[in-house]
Amino acid sequence: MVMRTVDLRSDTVTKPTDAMREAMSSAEVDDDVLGYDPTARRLEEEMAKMTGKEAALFVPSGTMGNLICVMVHCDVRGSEVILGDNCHIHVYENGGISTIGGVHPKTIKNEEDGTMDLGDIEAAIRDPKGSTFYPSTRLICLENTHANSGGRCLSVEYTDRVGEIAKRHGLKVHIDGARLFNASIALGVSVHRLVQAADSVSVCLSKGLGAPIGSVIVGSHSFIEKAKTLRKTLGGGMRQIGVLCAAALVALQENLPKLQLDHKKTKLLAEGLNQMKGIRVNVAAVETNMIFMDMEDRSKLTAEKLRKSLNEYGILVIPENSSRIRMVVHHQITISDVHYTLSCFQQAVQMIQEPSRN
Ligand SMILES: Cc1ncc(COP(=O)(O)O)c(C=O)c1O
Ligand SMILES: C[C@@H](O)[C@H](N)C(=O)O
Repeated sequence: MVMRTVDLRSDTVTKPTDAMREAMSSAEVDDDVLGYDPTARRLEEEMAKMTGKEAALFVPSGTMGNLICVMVHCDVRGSEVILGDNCHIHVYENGGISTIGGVHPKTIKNEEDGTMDLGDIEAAIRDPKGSTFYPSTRLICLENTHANSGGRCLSVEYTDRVGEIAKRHGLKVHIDGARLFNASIALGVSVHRLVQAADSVSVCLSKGLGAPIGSVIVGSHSFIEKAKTLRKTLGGGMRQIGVLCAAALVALQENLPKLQLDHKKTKLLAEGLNQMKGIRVNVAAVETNMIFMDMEDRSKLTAEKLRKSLNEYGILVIPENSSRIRMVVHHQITISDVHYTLSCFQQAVQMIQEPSRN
């Protein structure tokens, strides 16, 4: 019998709070295509200020935010972008930068901490003298935090070094900052300092911040003007978006201060899991709100068996592969949920590993 639901599938699963719903229902709105929606304008101004960029633009999703940014930077046919082989843009966005954007990806191995080796980045930059044969490198993409490395943070020093390489070669830098606020809180570095070297950033409102929908992209005035046209081309120009932006403004106010506690709850969960027989978690690598949990004895304990068993307790998780489960903590997971999850995990693992004992 399910006692409660603890949804650890992602930080995209949060429901709008009452304050968000109230703000949505009373939002001041107007047509954001024919002119501008006043609440959207307020959110965009706030995000530009927080990131230290000239301008900002609300977009329906992080995927569209990344696609628009890559396409604006790589607006010449034959362009190439350097990005991680395990980054979200390359793995989870249906290859949109190529299929829609016509941009060629040049992947570099993502290290365990989410970075790409600086030497490999510089070596991957095409020699302009070879343009008869090669695509032309125009952009380097980073991801902070890096989801597929378990929410690891890219340091400001690393980001600045990538920026120096880009400047040296006349390239631009885009940061997929879906969880940028998580990185800022975990590193103790302001958001605008963290992205200082970037020409564009895409920030999700609908992840750790807990807004129901949307992302914001930031950059120079001219960049955002081009991005606005491309957003319309891609069907992302929406009308009274103040309804959505009002919730995002509440999320910035209410949930940004909660990210630190999200990280503490994540660490508590990771440490508890790591003490269980047959489970392994690299606790030192848990820097923000994500946990990768590995099974040691894969003959008995598989991710799918554990997922199914946990589901019966109301614990929702997503297997990364046959022997790894990802869990993502968010502001609607309580400390009590963490303790409940640990006790359910203990029972589920034991039942799978030693069925005769039960
Ligand atoms: C690192 C990262 N970038 C981009 C996205 C895309 O955001 P959306 O789901 O809003 O398209 C996600 C996940 O959703 C993500 O984890
Ligand atoms: C799966 C991925 O697209 C999503 N961003 C998540 O982290 O849940």
